[in-house]
Amino acid sequence: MYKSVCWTLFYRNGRVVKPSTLRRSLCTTKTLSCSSGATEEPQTQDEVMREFSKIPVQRIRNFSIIAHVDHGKSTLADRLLELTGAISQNTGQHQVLDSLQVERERGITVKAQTASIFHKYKGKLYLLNLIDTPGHVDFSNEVSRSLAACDGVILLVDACHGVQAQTVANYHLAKQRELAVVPVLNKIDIKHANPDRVCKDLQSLFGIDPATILKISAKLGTGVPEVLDRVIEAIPAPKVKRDSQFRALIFDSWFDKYRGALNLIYVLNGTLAQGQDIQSLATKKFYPVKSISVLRPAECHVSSLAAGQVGLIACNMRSSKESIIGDTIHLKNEQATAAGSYKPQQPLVFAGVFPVDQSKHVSLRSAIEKMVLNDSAVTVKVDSSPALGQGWRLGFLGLLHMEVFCQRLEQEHGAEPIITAPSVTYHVVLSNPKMIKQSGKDTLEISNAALFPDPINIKEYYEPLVLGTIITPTEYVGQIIGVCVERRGVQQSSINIDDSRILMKYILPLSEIILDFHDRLKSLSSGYASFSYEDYGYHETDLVRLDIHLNGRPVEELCRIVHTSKATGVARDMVHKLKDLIPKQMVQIAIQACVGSKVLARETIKAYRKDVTAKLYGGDVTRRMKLLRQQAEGKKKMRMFANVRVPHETFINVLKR
Ligand SMILES: Nc1nc2c(ncn2[C@@H]2O[C@H](COP(=O)(O)OP(=O)(O)OP(=O)(O)O)[C@@H](O)[C@H]2O)c(=O)[nH]1
Repeated sequence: MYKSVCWTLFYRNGRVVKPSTLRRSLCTTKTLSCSSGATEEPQTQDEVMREFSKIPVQRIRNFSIIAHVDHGKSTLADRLLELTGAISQNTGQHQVLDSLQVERERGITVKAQTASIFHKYKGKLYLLNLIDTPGHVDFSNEVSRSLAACDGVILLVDACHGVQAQTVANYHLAKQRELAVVPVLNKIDIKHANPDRVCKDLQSLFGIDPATILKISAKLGTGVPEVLDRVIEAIPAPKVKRDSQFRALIFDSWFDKYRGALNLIYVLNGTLAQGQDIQSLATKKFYPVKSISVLRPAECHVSSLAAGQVGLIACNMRSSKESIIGDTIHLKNEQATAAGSYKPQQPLVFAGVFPVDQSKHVSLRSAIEKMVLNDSAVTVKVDSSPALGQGWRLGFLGLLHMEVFCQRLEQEHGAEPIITAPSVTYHVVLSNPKMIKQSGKDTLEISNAALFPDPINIKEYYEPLVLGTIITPTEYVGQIIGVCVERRGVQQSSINIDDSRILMKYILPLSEIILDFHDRLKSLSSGYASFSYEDYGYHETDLVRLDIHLNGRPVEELCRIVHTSKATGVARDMVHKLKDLIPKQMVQIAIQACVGSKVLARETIKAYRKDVTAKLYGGDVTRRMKLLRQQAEGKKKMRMFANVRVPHETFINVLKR
């Protein structure tokens, strides 16, 4: 199961204080010991904890590391942990905060991770709560969730690739929340790094003074100690009050099978002690605080938490529905207002999730509940399908988000669900008064193609659009514009960042980008172009429902809503792909893509051909013909009655271009 990791570490004025031993998995009384033997430095867990609770608000800094994908956030976090002695420099561990199996396999961060570190600056001990965030646009919810508990950010930019689309998006996210920005250029060790050019870009795009930009190599550790000092100088202390009623923001949670839902909280006001009763502002339920811990790296119990601090509380929350990210907790029967302005992002892509067979329904439901607790951007609604039975319709922020969620369901909970074709939510305005009366409204929101009404009952169709930002070297502009036009994009603006790179803004239909737009941009531009997007509302369009029939039977899970102009192309593409994806079976399979009763494309998968005449060893030809005729008759019958077996992954793979 996923477990958040929080660390408490020591570091003194440019001098690394290394722990002689770090017991990562245990929280014993000697979790940290300093090789320097300096007397003023805490030596045991008790001393650390005493220091921890004594640190005044003015000596706390809460910050996130934000950047585009692969610009080195997790590597920088590693160096900060090493420098402050949380992990040994000789362990050879990389991206220690990327603790999920899926993160290690894919080499990307999908969950923001918190680490509390101590740093001595000008003779005073500071507590730094650092959050390593994901870079991919599909996990931007993790970034906004993290920023709700921060007063500043380290904006990390790769000195080779320079400012990328997600750098721009994350910078604006930080600015919207009025956070202090510490600009840092990474990877200066690479030969073709061009820090001067990137500094100029940061100045022209965001007005950042080049003199304030730190230049580091997170890989080699060059310049990293200065980053900690700069964080203390540039990021303000949290604006919290210790001498008022307790109030805290839940900004992460996960499930522990013995203790139920655990909540990572950021205390805004007052203090919280073990044994007190807390109340949730959202659900109004109250709970006794069973334990409070600081995670360093294993959980270490503390008796109380004060404003400005981050800690983990266990309070007998049994159901994952009770723990809501962004919720405020306060003391029982006290009045409180909402602590943070964090709201989870609205999902953009929806897909049906069903158990392989209905006996797995309960276990899949519990797995989904636990996963949703850990990923607040996912929405869940009950759904059912004639072929797949009872299941759920889940909402995600993108296709990668969906793939990662399903991979985590399998890896962390042993669930093997069937996932149906992902779709965006369309709005259809009804023309049929009977249907309007039945549904009680004239506009339906459709994210499941199987529920798409008959076109004769529809007056208008609306689809979601996004405003995309693309940053690319100028030599690829022509090809990229070509892809945008092919995907029904309309250019909004285009600015030269410098003489070799361009920033373009495009309005694009969400349905055209969720599947593979990003991959396509990457492959066209040898990996140099980057893309991020934001919501642009609903606009009128023209849609049809494309049905897929296997041997004459419609397969609801494969039907799709497509733009009318794309129907024939998508139909041909889908049947062609299905031909490759569906394995040969005992019967011949006819794959047809239809709009209404009109067949737009067809392919046939031939049946296995068992040699029924093999045992004849020569003999009369009429006997041979008779056996072949009997076989053909049998196959015809089977074709009518046999269920075509469609492998699980087909539902997603058929959509990949
Ligand atoms: N040469 C060099 N490589 C670096 C440096 N910092 C990071 N890298 C490499 O860049 C790659 C990506 O680093 P990560 O730390 O995983 O990047 P990230 O920003 O956390 O990635 P996501 O979380 O997926 O967004 C890894 O292969 C690192 O080894 C550096 O300073 N110099």
